[in-house]
Amino acid sequence: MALSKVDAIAIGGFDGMHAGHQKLFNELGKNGAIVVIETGYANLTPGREREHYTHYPILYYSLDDIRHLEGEEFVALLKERFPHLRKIVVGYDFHFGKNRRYSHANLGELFSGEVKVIDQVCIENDSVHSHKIRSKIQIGDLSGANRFLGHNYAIKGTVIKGQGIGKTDLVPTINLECPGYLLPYEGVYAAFVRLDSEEHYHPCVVFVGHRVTTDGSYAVECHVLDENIPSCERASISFVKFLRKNQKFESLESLKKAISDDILNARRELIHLSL
Ligand SMILES: Cc1cc2nc3c(=O)[nH]c(=O)nc-3n(C[C@H](O)[C@H](O)[C@H](O)COP(=O)(O)O)c2cc1C
Ligand SMILES: Nc1ncnc2c1ncn2[C@@H]1O[C@H](COP(=O)(O)OP(=O)(O)OP(=O)(O)O)[C@@H](O)[C@H]1O
Repeated sequence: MALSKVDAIAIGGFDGMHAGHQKLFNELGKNGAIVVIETGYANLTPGREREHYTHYPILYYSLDDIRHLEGEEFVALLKERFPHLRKIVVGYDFHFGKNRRYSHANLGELFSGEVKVIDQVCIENDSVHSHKIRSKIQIGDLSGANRFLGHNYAIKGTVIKGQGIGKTDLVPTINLECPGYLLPYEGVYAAFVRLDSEEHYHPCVVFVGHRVTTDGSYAVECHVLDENIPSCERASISFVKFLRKNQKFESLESLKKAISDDILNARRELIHLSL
């Protein structure tokens, strides 16, 4: 859709495109668009990853370029960019402009069209916010993070070379480098993985952390369950559930035993799910 046709916008940082954000998007109608104010800290859906969680076009502004604007200047900028703008959707805690001085109430005074303010979206009596999702991911509570997101937390990366002992002594794994993403608490997770541009996801078990049993280096590695996988260049991991903490094992044999238990546990978690 041409941006000149846009008549409704939602404004915010929108890192994660979580359940609260989606409530704003539901108000946009057929000629809507999303305006992302990019702080530079987005690490749940960095950069253009947000576009996978909406069908609306997204326009990006860097916070550094607009943070000095007074309220009327910000509204003028929006009206210039979207000449047919008649509706702005924001959340209950939205603030903007110089020193974040302007609230949704000020926006209502400055903008001649409709300002739709969305009430606080809560899940399990807790208001949903990107920073709370980050905290959950950092303690390994991927189930909680996913409930707040409304979708599984997903990271993307390029395949890199591993130590080479997985295939020979343990299980084969895809080693990933995932710049820009918040990586979960060190441990083992049940997950799904999509390779290159495949349409479907494979059930897998993922290790995130320092390989304290072997070379000590940091790794994100994924073992695809029940399949031999052709080599690939990129992969996306969609996390489902935390299984256990990273551990130092006394031998490769005991690590191998733990990994086979992880595989059983992951299979049990994933059996009724598909992506
Ligand atoms: C399911 C799974 C669980 C793992 N758990 C641990 C662990 O608890 N501690 C650890 O040091 N390494 C763990 N690893 C990482 C292994 O040390 C790693 O796969 C091995 O060093 C081989 O690495 P490579 O694929 O780079 O050759 C785990 C790997 C997998 C696939
Ligand atoms: N739980 C929520 N309920 C209603 N509106 C929300 C909620 N979370 C965010 N919004 C609104 O969505 C827009 C984008 O907000 P923002 O990017 O600051 O998300 P956030 O989750 O609050 O992030 P952070 O945790 O970093 O503050 C804003 O207009 C904000 O008011």
